[in-house]
Amino acid sequence: MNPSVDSKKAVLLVNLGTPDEPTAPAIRRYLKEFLSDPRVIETPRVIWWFILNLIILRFRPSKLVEPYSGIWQDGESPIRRITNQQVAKLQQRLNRNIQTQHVKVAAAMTYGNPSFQTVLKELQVDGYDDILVLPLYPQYSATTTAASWDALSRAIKKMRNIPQVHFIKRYCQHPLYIEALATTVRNHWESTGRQAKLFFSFHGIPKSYIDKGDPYQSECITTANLVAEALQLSDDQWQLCYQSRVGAAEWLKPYTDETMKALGNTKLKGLDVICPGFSADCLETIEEIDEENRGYFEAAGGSDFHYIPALNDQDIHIDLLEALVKENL
Ligand SMILES: C=CC1=C(C)c2cc3[nH]c(cc4nc(cc5[nH]c(cc1n2)c(C)c5CCC(=O)O)C(CCC(=O)O)=C4C)c(C)c3C=C
Ligand SMILES: [Fe+2]
Ligand SMILES: [Fe+2]
Repeated sequence: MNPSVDSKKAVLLVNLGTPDEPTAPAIRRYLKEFLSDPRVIETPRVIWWFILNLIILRFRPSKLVEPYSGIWQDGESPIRRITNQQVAKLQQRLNRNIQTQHVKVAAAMTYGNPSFQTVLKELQVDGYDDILVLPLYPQYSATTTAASWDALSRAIKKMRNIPQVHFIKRYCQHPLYIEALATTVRNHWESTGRQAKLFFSFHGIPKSYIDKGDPYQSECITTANLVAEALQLSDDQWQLCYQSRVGAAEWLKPYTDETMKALGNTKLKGLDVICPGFSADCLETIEEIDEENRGYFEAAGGSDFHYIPALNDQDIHIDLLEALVKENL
């Protein structure tokens, strides 16, 4: 007898990860895994071990309890809740189409839960042997996309019968991504009025990573230019900046916090801020942009700060994810 080999297809949406609960021990566990990754921190390991274990993991977890507690909703971190909504909505979409009706959608996080190891095992038990991995980072960076590739390969290394794997590296200039961002901005303008200037705030990374060949910055610039073009913005109507700097080294500039303070000082009336690199709202958008940076802007004298939420589980975002699946399955 000649047994046939059938492969069932699955799509794996990937995001960065988040603590399991807003408590110091859970935040410490998450930060330890995240900040031990040499893709994220390139400082020589021995030096970094001391900084991480003796300074960061002692003090930062307790400092983050309050901001994480403030964004926690219905017992869940927003990034995990929104990722699960994206899974459910994409699954519904794929079920509707004859070509994709049997494709299963699942999610994994690079750090924390659900891990690649757990999800790949579950998919294998259910017979899914052909997996399209879609990291929800529109702009490629070694610190995020390559880190998710590493986490995936570590999980695969533990398997005897490995799945067929396809991996989407980036979608920073995909027409449906640009359109989804432009539509989100237009909808925001329609509902709350259009402000004087639109800011694109991307997560920063150390400048030295770019100097060594990480293409992230040029991909952020590409996205921002295309969205500005789609919205027919003139050069003085928009600006790009980079948020979330950690430590003393130089990161990508201009820094979002310094920019917000400087704009506040000009007593600017009206600012829209969008974070196109975040496919789901999380600590870095809800707390850092909409609370902390809003505070810098207003304290310096600015007014009418508007944060435009991430694409999250909006239908136009699911249109993009569905297209990426169809183009790559
Ligand atoms: C210190 C180095 C860091 C680099 C480099 C970095 C790059 C990077 N991160 C994201 C997306 C997210 N980061 C998030 C949280 C977060 N990031 C860092 C550090 C680096 N990120 C830390 C220490 C933390 C934890 C919170 C804090 O201490 O401030 C999150 C949010 C997770 C959540 O739980 O809500 C996301 C998402 C990108 C896209 C990126 C490079 C392109
Ligand atoms: Fe980060
Ligand atoms: Fe607005």
